Order: sequence, then C-alpha cells, then structure tokens
Amino acid sequence: MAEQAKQAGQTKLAGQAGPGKQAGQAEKSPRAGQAGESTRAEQHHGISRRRLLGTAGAAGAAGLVAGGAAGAFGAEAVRDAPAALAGVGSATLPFHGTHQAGIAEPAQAHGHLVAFDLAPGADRKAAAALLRRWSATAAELAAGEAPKGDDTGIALDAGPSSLTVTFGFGRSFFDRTGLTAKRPAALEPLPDFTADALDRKRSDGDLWVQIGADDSLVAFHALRLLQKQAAGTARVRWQMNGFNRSPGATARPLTGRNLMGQMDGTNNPKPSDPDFASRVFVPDRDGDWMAGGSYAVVRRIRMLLDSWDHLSLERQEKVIGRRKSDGAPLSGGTETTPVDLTKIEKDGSLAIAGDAHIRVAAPESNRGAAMLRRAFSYHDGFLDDGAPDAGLLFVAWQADPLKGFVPVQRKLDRGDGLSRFLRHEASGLYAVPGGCAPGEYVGQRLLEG
Ligand SMILES: C=CC1=C(C)c2cc3[nH]c(cc4nc(cc5[nH]c(cc1n2)c(C)c5CCC(=O)O)C(CCC(=O)O)=C4C)c(C)c3C=C
Ligand SMILES: [Fe+2]
Repeated sequence: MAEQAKQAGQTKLAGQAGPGKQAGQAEKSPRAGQAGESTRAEQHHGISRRRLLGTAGAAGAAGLVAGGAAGAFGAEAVRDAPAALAGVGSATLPFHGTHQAGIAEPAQAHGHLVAFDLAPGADRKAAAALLRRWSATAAELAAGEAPKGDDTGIALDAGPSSLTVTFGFGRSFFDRTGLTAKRPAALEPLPDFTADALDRKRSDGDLWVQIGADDSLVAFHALRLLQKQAAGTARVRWQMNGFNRSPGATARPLTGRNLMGQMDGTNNPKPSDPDFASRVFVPDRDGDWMAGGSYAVVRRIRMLLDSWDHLSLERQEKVIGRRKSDGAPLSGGTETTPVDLTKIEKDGSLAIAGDAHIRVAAPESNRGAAMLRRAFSYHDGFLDDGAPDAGLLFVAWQADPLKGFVPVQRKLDRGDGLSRFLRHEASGLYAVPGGCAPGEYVGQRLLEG
C-alpha cells in the first residue's frame, strides 16, 4: 500500500504543470536562506519556507488519498487530483534583481559553464538581440514557465529546481562589437602563473554563461535552449559540466566537499558580512554600466588525485591546514572557529604550517584580498595513464580581480603546499553585469548606453 501511494503521488506530481507553466512554479528556494538571498526570494514571492514544506506535506497526504482513489476509480482520478512538488523541484531563485542570480546563492548540484564566440559578422546589434532573447528565456525558466515554442520536453514535469543562469562578457567581446572604449580596466588579461598549463581552446571566449540547478535535466534544458537561441549569432567555444552534493543528501545542511574529500567553502565571505557587497559587487559609481555586477575568474583545476590519495591523512590535513573529517582548523575548535595563524604547538612548530593552503590564501596573508568561491567539481573520465580527469571548476567572484584572485593566486603559485597536487588547465575572466528588471535584459546598459 505504501509503495502504491508513493507511485500515485508521483503520477500526480507529473500531471501538475498547467499550460505554459512547469511544475512548482511559485515557491521560494529553501537554499535562499543559506546564502542571505532570502529577502530577494521572499520579496519576489512572499511565500515562506513553512508554506513550502506545508504544501509538500499536503501533497504527500493527498498522494495517500489519491493512492486509495486510484484503486477504486482508476488512474484518471489520480491525474486530476491537485498536486505539488517536493521541495527541491519547487525551489525558485528569481532571475530579476539588483545582482544576477548565481553569485551569492550556494552552488547547485548541477552546473554547466559554457563560453560562446560571436559568429563572423555578428555585431553589437546582434549581440544585444541575443542577450535579450537569452534573458527572457532565463527569466521564464527560473520562474518555472515553459518558454513559447519550446517543444523539447526535456524538463517537463520538473519545477525550476533553483535554476540560475548568469551571463558575462569576455575581453574579446568588446573589440568584436566596437565597444573597446567601454571595456573595464579590470578585464586586463590575468598574469601567467607557473602552475598554469592552459589549453587556450578551453579558455576565454566572447560570452560566458553559468547555469546551475538542483536537477540535471533542468540544467541541461536551459543549456540546450540558450545554445539553440544563439544559432547564427554565436557558437559554443567550450563547455564544462560540474556537480556538487544534492540538497537533502546529508542529515543536516553541511559545507560541501570537493573531490579531495575536504570541506570546501568554509571561510568564504558570507552575505551577512558587512563587507560582503563591497568585496563581491562593483559599486554604483558615475553610472558605470558594471554597477551591481561582479568579475568571475573561472579556472579548470585538475586534481592529481592518484598522488593526493597516497598521502597519509595527517599529511593531507597539514597541506590544507584543516581537519578532513569536520573541516576544523588545525589551530583548534570547530569548523567555524576563526583560524589562529599564530598558534605554536608544544614542539615549537606552527599549528597551521607555513605552506598550508589556508595560510597562504587567507586575506591576512594577502593585504585583505578576498573573493567568493563558488565551485563545481568535475569528472570527465580517465586519462590514458588511468588517472582521473577530475578536479574543480573553480569560479571566484569579486568586485575587482586585482584585489581578489590575482594577488592570492600569485601567492599560492609561489608557496602553497597544495599546488603540487593541482594543474590549472583552463582559464577565463569575465565581466558579469548587474541584474536587470522585468522587461530589460542583462547587459542592456552596456549595449544600448
Ligand atoms: C586563487 C585562489 C584559490 C584557488 C585557485 C584555490 C584552489 C583550491 N582550493 C582548494 C581547497 C580549499 N581551499 C580552501 C580555502 C581557501 N582557498 C582560497 C583560495 C583559492 N583556492 C581561499 C581564499 C580560501 C580561504 C582561506 C581562509 O581565509 O581561510 C579550503 C579550506 C576551507 C575553506 O575555507 O573553504 C579548502 C579545502 C582546492 C581543492 C583548490 C583547487 C582545486
Ligand atoms: Fe582554496
């Protein structure tokens, strides 16, 4: 009976989306509170988490009733019953706002990073039309609405699943569209680092899109629609696919782990920090078209996992400066205890080694330089020597890369114990404009200003 009720509930969920809508459209994201974006989501939808859970609970109860009804009256009765999605599918992060979505919210379980080059002859007007099409589609998908004319069916039955789509411009975009005079100084090419083994074909690009969702079909659907809409104007230059832990996979919300097994993201700037906005977002100065925007540094960093896995747990923890089990700093306390870089052990050694990753990367070691890291793991199979082609799609967000990624990576390049286990294989730097209001499109101030 329990199994029957579960199946009936699923049928009901599948049948819930009305015409022009995908399932579970209007609920707020359960992720939003984690990243301080709850106000954004709540203002937009005015729906509380309690309501979300209440709806899901009611759906469960309705499923039980419907299960009984299916036995008595057949499948039609089940299909017509009102339905609601479970939390993950129904979670919505609004596309419109001061900042683009996909920066301050926690990274989703599935991610696509994709760069496009403009087609020969595609000018500023064509680029503006593309950004207008893309923004409209991203807004519809993020709200759980099916874009007109989309007959792919890829994400039918699923809710928006915290979908975010974030758009950025590479340095080359400005020359190709006659906008060189508007190119921000912050888009100067990144310096060369000794750990770089960059594949130029998988680096840079005129346009960059980051897609994240907690459902893989929802994420792919967005990717496919944007790629189809680019036809004639822009071609995919490179694409990378990543993942994180699925929401609900752990007994309570925890910091995610990377493929080396470490908790990764603990000491990120938090949206509740007083200096979060000034570190991550470009200030509104003199009508700058980048106001409210951010700069994304994207690095495909392969992990030399075979070498890493040979290290003892103690050595691995020393390389990072934190305990693997719970992310606590080796200077003591729990995961969230502030790191004490000055602590000396009884034997006279530093509790956090001189070349420990968290010492070398810390703002205290880099004149306050900080960035928001929002990464996805990747695994693209195994290389000829049997080693995993796996690592981190590192995405760092900052108001100015010269006060974020660049000084920190310079320092890591010289003295980080972790760098022996990493290869930077691809790189990009993108100007990601602020968000837009309904009826507008991302980048409008640049393209029409
Ligand atoms: C240039 C910036 C950074 C790169 C590149 C980078 C790569 C990288 N990092 C890890 C794993 C961890 N990093 C951690 C902390 C941390 N990393 C950076 C910067 C870069 N990391 C910063 C600024 C910090 C925070 C330092 C601090 O203030 O304490 C941690 C510890 C947990 C955490 O705070 O997130 C881990 C683990 C990998 C595996 C990696 C490349 C693949
Ligand atoms: Fe790091």
